[in-house]
Amino acid sequence: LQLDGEVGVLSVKEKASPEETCSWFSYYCSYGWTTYMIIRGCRRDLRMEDLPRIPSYDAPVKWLYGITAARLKGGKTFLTLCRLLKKDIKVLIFWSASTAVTEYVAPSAMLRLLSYLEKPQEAVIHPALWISLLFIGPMCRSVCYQQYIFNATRVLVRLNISLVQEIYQTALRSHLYDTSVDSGADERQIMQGKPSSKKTPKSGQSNITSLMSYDVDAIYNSRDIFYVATAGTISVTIAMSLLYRMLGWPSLIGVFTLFLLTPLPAVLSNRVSRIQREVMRATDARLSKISEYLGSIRTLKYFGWEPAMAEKINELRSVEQRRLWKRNILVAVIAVSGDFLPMISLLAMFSTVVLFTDTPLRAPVAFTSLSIMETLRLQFVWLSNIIRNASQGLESLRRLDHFFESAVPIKHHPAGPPEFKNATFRRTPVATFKLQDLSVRFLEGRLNVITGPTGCGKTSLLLSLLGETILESGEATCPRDVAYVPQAAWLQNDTIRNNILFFGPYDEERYTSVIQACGLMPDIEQLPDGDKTMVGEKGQSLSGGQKQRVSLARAVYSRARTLVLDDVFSALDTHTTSAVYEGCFRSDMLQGRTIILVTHLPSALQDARLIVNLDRGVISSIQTAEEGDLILESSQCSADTAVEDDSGSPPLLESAEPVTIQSNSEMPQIEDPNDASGRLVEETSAKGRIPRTLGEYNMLFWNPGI
Ligand SMILES: Nc1ncnc2c1ncn2[C@@H]1O[C@H](COP(=O)(O)OP(=O)(O)OP(=O)(O)O)[C@@H](O)[C@H]1O
Repeated sequence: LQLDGEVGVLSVKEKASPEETCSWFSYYCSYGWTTYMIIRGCRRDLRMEDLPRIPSYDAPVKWLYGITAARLKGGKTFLTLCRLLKKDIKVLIFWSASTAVTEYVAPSAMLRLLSYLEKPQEAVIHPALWISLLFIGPMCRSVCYQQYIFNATRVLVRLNISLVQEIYQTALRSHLYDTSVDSGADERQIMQGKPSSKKTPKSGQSNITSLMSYDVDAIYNSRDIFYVATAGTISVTIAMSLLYRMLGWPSLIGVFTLFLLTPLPAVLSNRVSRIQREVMRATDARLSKISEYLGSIRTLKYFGWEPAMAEKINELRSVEQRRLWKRNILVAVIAVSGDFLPMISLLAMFSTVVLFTDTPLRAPVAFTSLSIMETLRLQFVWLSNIIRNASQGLESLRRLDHFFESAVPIKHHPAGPPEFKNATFRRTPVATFKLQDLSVRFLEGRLNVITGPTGCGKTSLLLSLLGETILESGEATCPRDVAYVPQAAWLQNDTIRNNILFFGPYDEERYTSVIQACGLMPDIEQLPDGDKTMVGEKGQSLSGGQKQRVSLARAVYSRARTLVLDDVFSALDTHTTSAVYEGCFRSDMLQGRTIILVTHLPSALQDARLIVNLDRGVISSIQTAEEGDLILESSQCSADTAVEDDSGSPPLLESAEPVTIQSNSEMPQIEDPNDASGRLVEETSAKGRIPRTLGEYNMLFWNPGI
């Protein structure tokens, strides 16, 4: 490429993959287009840039569209994959068949050559032909077989990119209900070595991970089923006819023995399939435990629970290993039986020829039979391998089917103003808590506040508006351009700036004012790389308050017309809360945008044009205010502000209903121990002693004036 020197030519060539531009000889026979990579790989470790470009026909997005279209036609995953890889399967079948046919060229040539050596005078064709066929046959077989391997590997890659992308897309676009509550029982059963329940509706993160790794691997490892089905059948047919021509009816004894013994690996493979199911369950349980512990690794370390956790993981791992061991033993038995079956049938066949017929067992026949039986034996090895892989693949296909069937696609509400009409929602199909009969239309371009006691369903209401819950009855509409800030900030492992821009264009003026409004300027100034500082995995290099403000800044910076904000002040101290509130909500930063804010902040309650009070999943009251009016009087809010403590937490208002907020005049009068100057009034006291004599004591005791 560098020698070409012409920029135009370079750019055109760089775009094409060498696989697409190489010669036919290189593509089908020599694979010369991979030579440079092999040489480089011998000299040093290969890097990403050393790998050839992916050909245009293998672009991942193309395969994602392909598998989505194939699935839409209906049927299970196996059918979908067959539809998707129809052409590739045909190519595989062609090369498998060619391999099977060319495999018998050499044994046939050997038979002729040995016959010629036995009786040269009877030869019609010159033996040079048989000698050359002894070379050409295996050569042709090798070309066909390598083409099969090349295309089967391509199928592997295509299957992998299609399935992984589809799983990923389904996970993003569907409700995957986390049944980790059930998995506890499952895990206990696994620990006790009992087989777990058959239903495995787990759709947690670890489950998706094992679907994308173990299951997809198991499926593409079964791709050779096409080879065995085609090459195996053709090979057995050719072998049988050749053997029959050479040995007559005793060859049928050999084939019959093979036929009787063939179901043995299949019977064993059923057992492998069952054990494999158990292995996958144990793997799921271990992966789910590991990801659970990794998620809270800091807490575990603080409490010094690592040994206990390691022990638990090891217990799960040892159960998994025991099952893997059992499976591998059985797989080894299948492999050995695959090797022995042709030997037994060969023995049966030759014994029959020697014992029950007058036909002499001539050298050409015996050697050619041996060669044919060796070819058949290899077919049996393939068969036993594929049976093992296919049983694993079958189980994985079942798991994938379950995943795709149980994923409930997220249904977006129709576009419109943020509104609920007699809507009832549940977080999951089995959740006991539900938001009932919600009817509210949020005011567009205004500040709407949702408030209520903890656990009353505020977050659920926001998620319901976004279509992340199940709408059981009623109606809901939601605008299309919404920016959502969750209660627990979600950050990418990127710079602060990129987390705020979130793939949007960089507008310096807007960016700076957003940073200032969210009170991030002092934090950024303190960081060594400013806003180019990496926030780390899940934003772990930032404080909770910083994370929440970066998350808020992302929504404020976005051009979304509607902002759905879930308790965005919960991790901020009083002073930062008021600074951020003033900067964002009382400036023109959010002017004209619809804000739906979950908060108890008195200032927000004071500024809100609409307040929704929630109580145990039901809207207990809705308060609205005309332009210029206030729902809550400032005195009521300041009464709450006075509740602020010094602990750094924002002022709380347990119930936002104005009637519940009592002014100072209505409060029960508690005797104020302070005087007007704020000092404590000293308690009246007198010094002295109790009289010693009984008479004097009685006199003092019974005298009410004292
Ligand atoms: N993923 C979930 N699946 C099922 N139920 C859930 C789920 N998350 C929360 N809940 C339940 O829904 C109810 C409402 O929870 P939600 O988080 O909406 O309350 P909230 O008012 O936002 O609470 P807070 O003020 O503490 O954030 C609770 O009873 C909770 O147990």
